[in-house]
This record gives sequence, C-alpha cells and structure tokens, in this order.
Amino acid sequence: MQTVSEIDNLSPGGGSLMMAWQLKGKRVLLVGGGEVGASRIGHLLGADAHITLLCPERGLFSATKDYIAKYPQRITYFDRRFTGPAELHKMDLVLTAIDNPVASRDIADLCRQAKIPVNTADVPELCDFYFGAHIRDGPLQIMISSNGNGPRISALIKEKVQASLGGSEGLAISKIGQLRAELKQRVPEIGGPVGRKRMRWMSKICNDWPMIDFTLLDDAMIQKILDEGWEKDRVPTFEEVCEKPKPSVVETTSSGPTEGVVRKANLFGSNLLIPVANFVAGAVFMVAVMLARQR
Ligand SMILES: C[C@@]1(CC(=O)O)c2cc3[nH]c(cc4nc(cc5[nH]c(cc(n2)[C@H]1CCC(=O)O)[C@@](C)(CC(=O)O)[C@@H]5CCC(=O)O)C(CC(=O)O)=C4CCC(=O)O)c(CCC(=O)O)c3CC(=O)O
Ligand SMILES: NC(=O)C1=CN([C@@H]2O[C@H](COP(=O)(O)OP(=O)(O)OC[C@H]3O[C@@H](n4cnc5c(N)ncnc54)[C@H](O)[C@@H]3O)[C@@H](O)[C@H]2O)C=CC1
Repeated sequence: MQTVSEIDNLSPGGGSLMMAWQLKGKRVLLVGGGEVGASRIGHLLGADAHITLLCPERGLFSATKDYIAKYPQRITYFDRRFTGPAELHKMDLVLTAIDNPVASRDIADLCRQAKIPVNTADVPELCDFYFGAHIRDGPLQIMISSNGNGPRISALIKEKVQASLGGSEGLAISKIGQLRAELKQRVPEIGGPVGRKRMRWMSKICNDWPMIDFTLLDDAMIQKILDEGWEKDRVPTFEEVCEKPKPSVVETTSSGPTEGVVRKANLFGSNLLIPVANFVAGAVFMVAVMLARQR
C-alpha cells in the first residue's frame, strides 16, 4: 500500500483517477461505428457490457461489421444517427466516436443533464474520462495514459511495457485468484483478526513464490497449499504441493475478444533472461580478448 508521503511525491494534482470500471451486464450506448468505434467495441466486449450501437450502415468500419455479425446477443445495432434524449434511456455509460464535434457536444450536454458519464473521442474537454492504451492478458489489465497529452506516445509506451512482460502473468493471476477464492470459502470472515491473518498469508505466498510457479497449480495443488500452508500458518514450498518435476517452458494463452495469441513464456521471465544473456556475452568477450592477447 502507498504511504501518504509516496502519494504526495507522485504529483500535487493535474492527473486523473485510474480505475477498473466494472461493466458486466451494464448498458453502454456507442454513437459512431468507424475505426475508433470498432476499437471501443473491442474494449466493451472485453468488459462484458451490453452495447447499443447507433451508426448509419454506410459509415461502419469493417471490424465493426464483423463484431455486429459475430456478437448479435451482445450488440444491438441501429442503422441510424443519434436522434435525441430518448436514446439515453437506461444507459449506464455513453461513448461517442463520431466525426462531428457539434453533435458530440449536444450528446455530451444531454448526458450531463441525465448524469450519465460520457467519453467523446473527438473533443477531450467534453470527456468525463479518457481511454488509454491497453494491455490485456486474462485478468491482467494495464492502461497507459498521457492524460490527453499524447495518445500516440501512450501507444508506444504500451509496446515497451508489453515487451517487458514474460507472457505468463495473466495465467499466474488467474491461479492466484482461484487460490484466494478457495481460501475465502474456507475462511469467509471479513475484517477482524482472521481477515488480517488471511491478508498477511496471501501477501506472503505472493511475495515468496516465483510468479511462474503459480501457473502450474491445479485444483488438487491449491487444496494442498491451503492444507499445508494456511492451516499450519506457513508458506509451503512448490515441491511440497507438487510431486511432478517442473517443466522447463509453459505455454500460455492470452484472452479477450481482440486477443488470443499463444506465446511461449520462459520460466525465468524476460527480466532474468536479459542479464543472464549479457553475462554470457561478456564472458565470451573476455575469453576472446585473453586468447587474442596470448597469441
Ligand atoms: C483524449 C483522448 C480521448 C479518448 O479517446 O478517450 C484522445 C483524443 C484524441 N486522439 C486523437 C488522435 C489519435 N489518437 C490515437 C490513438 C489513441 N488514442 C487514445 C486515447 C485518447 N485519445 C484519449 C487520451 C489518451 C492519452 O492521453 O493517453 C488511445 C490511447 C486509446 C483508445 O482510443 O482506445 C489510442 C491508442 C491505443 C493503442 O494504440 O493502444 C492516435 C494514434 C493512432 O491512431 O495510432 C492519434 C493520432 C496521433 C496523435 O494525435 O497522437 C485525437 C485527434 C487529434 C487531432 O485531430 O489532431 C483526439 C482528439 C483531440 O485530442 O483533440
Ligand atoms: N480517441 C481516439 O483514440 C481517436 C479519436 N479520433 C477522433 O475520433 C473521431 C472518430 O474517428 P473515426 O472512427 O476514425 O471516424 P470515422 O469517420 O471513421 O467514423 C465516424 C462514424 O460516425 C458516424 N456518425 C457521424 N455522426 C453520427 C451521428 N450523429 N450518429 C451516429 N453516427 C454518426 C459516421 O457515419 C461514421 O461512420 C474522429 O473525428 C477523430 O477526431 C481519431 C483518432 C483516434
């Protein structure tokens, strides 16, 4: 957790509140189905929202057409422009992705009157919140925001962050989520001394175990961690909960409607691989220099 002085060090304001908005089952109105609209649909489907899309058919981007065809239960599409306040009925969130700042302003004004949060892709000053460059691997979500200063730079920083990931973090987080849910089922108390003990134990196992080891857990191993670990107030070793030897590489799959890439995750993660490679390269160089000198 951050201390007050750490938060003070961040900046004296001028930022925005970064959150993970829970949209499951909620209704989102999207006005405009061009390229930006298509990218909004990808994010909304990933968040399990129900989408109502308004856009003249001739303006639909190819990916938007694909989404409408593939997810008829999730996207209610109307081949027309935004008509007025009745469109906002029962909406939890509104996004405009249109090439018309006057229409965007009218829609944003109506949303403000109805107290519905709104994002207008073409007019930042009308936005209640901004989108950012996203990385998603199952439950792992990272958003890069320049807070409106340079969207393209956000996308470039996203690529750097993506390259620094090992590829197995999403799976590891899913398994940690399972372990945590099983523990909460055994010990459902909220707060109090038991709640504090549960939080301390969860933090300790996350700190002590290499992240990659969590990816190898199955249901039986999760129960064994709880029997040998939680019940005895200690953190068991991986070998205690798994009789099988660890494989040297693990296949991981990232999820989400716009993703789905299968990658090979190195067991040591990219963080360790780079220094090891540098060390080996340095050693080879030293040997070559010594041999050259001897000659
Ligand atoms: C304020 C914000 C409002 C919002 O959309 O929520 C906004 C506004 C505007 N963007 C414009 C232009 C471009 N936007 C992109 C790309 C992205 N834009 C995104 C977010 C945001 N864009 C919010 C701030 C986010 C932040 O500050 O970090 C990303 C991160 C996320 C996403 O949209 O999903 C996504 C990259 C995702 C990825 O690749 O991962 C590119 C580059 C490209 O397309 O490759 C360009 C051209 C180059 C450039 O301008 O940088 C213009 C027209 C400007 C003009 O006319 O000159 C406006 C309106 C204006 O600024 O007036
Ligand atoms: N935030 C971001 O990431 C970015 C934002 N932009 C801004 O977003 C706007 C949209 O970009 P694109 O999708 O590339 O534009 P686009 O022109 O491909 O799509 C806009 C769509 O909105 C539809 N439309 C226009 N008025 C409408 C209305 N009243 N009701 C319903 N639909 C309507 C059009 O028919 C068209 O299909 C651009 O004007 C640009 O300023 C551009 C790039 C990135």
